[in-house]
Amino acid sequence: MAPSIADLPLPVPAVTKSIELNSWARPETTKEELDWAPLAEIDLSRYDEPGGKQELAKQLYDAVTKVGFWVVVNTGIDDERVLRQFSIGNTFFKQPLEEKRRYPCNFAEGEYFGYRENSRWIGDTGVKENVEMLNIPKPIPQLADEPRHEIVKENWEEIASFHRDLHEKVARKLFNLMSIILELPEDYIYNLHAYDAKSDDHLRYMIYNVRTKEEWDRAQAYSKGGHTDFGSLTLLFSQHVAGLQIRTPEGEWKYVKPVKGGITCNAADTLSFLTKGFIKSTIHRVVTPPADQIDIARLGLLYFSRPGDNAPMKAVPSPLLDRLGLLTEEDQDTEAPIVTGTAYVRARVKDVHYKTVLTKREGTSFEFKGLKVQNYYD
Ligand SMILES: O=C(O)CCC(=O)C(=O)O
Ligand SMILES: [Fe+2]
Repeated sequence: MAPSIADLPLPVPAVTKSIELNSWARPETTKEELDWAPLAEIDLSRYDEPGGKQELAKQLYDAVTKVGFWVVVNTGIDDERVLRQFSIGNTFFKQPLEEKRRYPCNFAEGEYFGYRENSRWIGDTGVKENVEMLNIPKPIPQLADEPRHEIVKENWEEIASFHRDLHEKVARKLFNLMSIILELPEDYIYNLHAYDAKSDDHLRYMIYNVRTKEEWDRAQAYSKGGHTDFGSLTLLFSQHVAGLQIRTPEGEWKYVKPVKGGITCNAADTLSFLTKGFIKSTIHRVVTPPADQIDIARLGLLYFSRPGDNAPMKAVPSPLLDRLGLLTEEDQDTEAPIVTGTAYVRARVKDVHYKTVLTKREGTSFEFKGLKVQNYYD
């Protein structure tokens, strides 16, 4: 007798998806006239043209040495893929707290992979942080055992290819342009951040949950949160809810304007250490959104690149830095003890995040094995 339909084996999909994605679209930009920072735009479609890299390196020079923030356009990463990542993030943050809490960041060890909850009090203000985030490690064999939330597992192939493309099509090119500026072999800076080597790089979904103006103001009166980023390079997908400000070389705070199809980039502390302060780690903060956006959750998609286990935190042997008189005898001593990128970054993450109440950091600094940064900027 022929088998009935009920007896036939069902086709088994590769991954059974149980979490439906809440699709997300960019909110309208603010109608308020804000004081926007003028940022250089680096057109990465020119990277492979003859002489293109040299031209882009010239354009990037001022951005990395004076401003510290710039925008890249024509990266070759389709907006459709970007919006899918925002949608995954958006869906994750709407999941029950028990699910989000399944894999928390292990701040006791300075580890930043996993979920960061918005549970910490801001000093004695009676207001809590409104930021939640999920940090996803690189999809490389050395990090395959890092735990993954269900939504990350279900969308792993898509997340992994986005993660890799972001590094390959954007971060790698920027690191190479920096090597050109520094007159180093073209892959020198990249190799300190190589994708296939173990590091605390992560793709981040981040949300500033809605809170009242009164709560924003109370939190901001306590501390406006001016800071520099811990690693080497931060990539920030176009963020329509205004709030991010940078401090200009003249000491003024200016807003970062979203650029359609663009990614805002900033250099951070470890890149500044590696270049003896030549590359600028720019001070920035996120302030109360304008009145016409205060009721919109500020969803973010970012990539943070950090020097890894194999990257010595030692000044790079750049002929340019040498001519500028930035390299000391100690920098050129090959026997001197060195700390790795991962060890530095973890010490910094632990110092900032391993606490239940966020306290004022004005006038304080952080130092690890001779690498020193200020904790707070007005
Ligand atoms: O959300 C933003 O626009 C920037 C966030 C930021 O500065 C950070 O996470 O370090
Ligand atoms: Fe930051």
